[in-house]
Amino acid sequence: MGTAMLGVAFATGVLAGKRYPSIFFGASKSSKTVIGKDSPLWQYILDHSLREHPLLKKLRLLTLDHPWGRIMVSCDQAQFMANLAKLIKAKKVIEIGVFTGYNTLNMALILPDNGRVVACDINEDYVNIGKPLWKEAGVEHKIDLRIKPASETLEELLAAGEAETYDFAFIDADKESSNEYYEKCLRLVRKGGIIAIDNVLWSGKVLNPRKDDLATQSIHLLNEKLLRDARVNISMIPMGDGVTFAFKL
Ligand SMILES: C[S@@+](CC[C@H](N)C(=O)[O-])C[C@H]1O[C@@H](n2cnc3c(N)ncnc32)[C@H](O)[C@@H]1O
Repeated sequence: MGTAMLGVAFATGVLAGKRYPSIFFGASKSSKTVIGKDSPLWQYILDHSLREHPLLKKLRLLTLDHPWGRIMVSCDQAQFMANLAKLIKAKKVIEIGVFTGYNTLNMALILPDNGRVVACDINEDYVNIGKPLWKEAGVEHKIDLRIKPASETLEELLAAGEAETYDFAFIDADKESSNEYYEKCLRLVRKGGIIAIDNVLWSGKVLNPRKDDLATQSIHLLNEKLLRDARVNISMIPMGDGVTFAFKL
């Protein structure tokens, strides 16, 4: 699949081929996790750690019915991110790639009443699936939804003088742009803030990135850059499809 296709494909909901073709352990055709979602270990993890808000569960089940439901963030990963955000007393969060809004809701739920999630996506149809649940949860007022390319929204935040004011950013949209999103988020996030970058293992494709696979190339290059990036401390975690946490120094 051509890289330019990803954004278009997300926008239209029409994708040829499989986006998350395989997993490392366990057997699952559609899993976005390194431990297959058919694996008993996956179930064990959820049974022994997931404390999901009832409306998050409702949105997760609703999203799983969607043809592209499998691109939703992994629920254990979302919970971990919420715990990190709480730990650093986050008030301002950026979500790049909303889809049906599972993680947007997840973050809005843990933010104080005057907290804000700037939620970036290009596809309003996806977002509209989850929006009623944001309202039902009583957190709609904390969500600032921007339907336009995320790079534009990030530029707008910078132009509005919001550099160094965000606490947490989650990068989970078109993978070819992750480096650009990372650089902009690094300017927007304060020292001690956290940037989480999703899909850093890309179903294992990073082990052998094909030259014509720009998404995998972009992910791999960013992974290599992050290893040497003195502006942050990092941890790459085999959770979901792999997530790197960059802690701004
Ligand atoms: C993997 S999904 C996000 C999942 C979401 N974080 C969650 O909690 O389930 C990727 C999303 O990125 C969006 N997207 C793709 N290209 C984009 C762009 N250039 N700007 C903003 N959003 C984009 C797609 O429409 C899609 O909804």
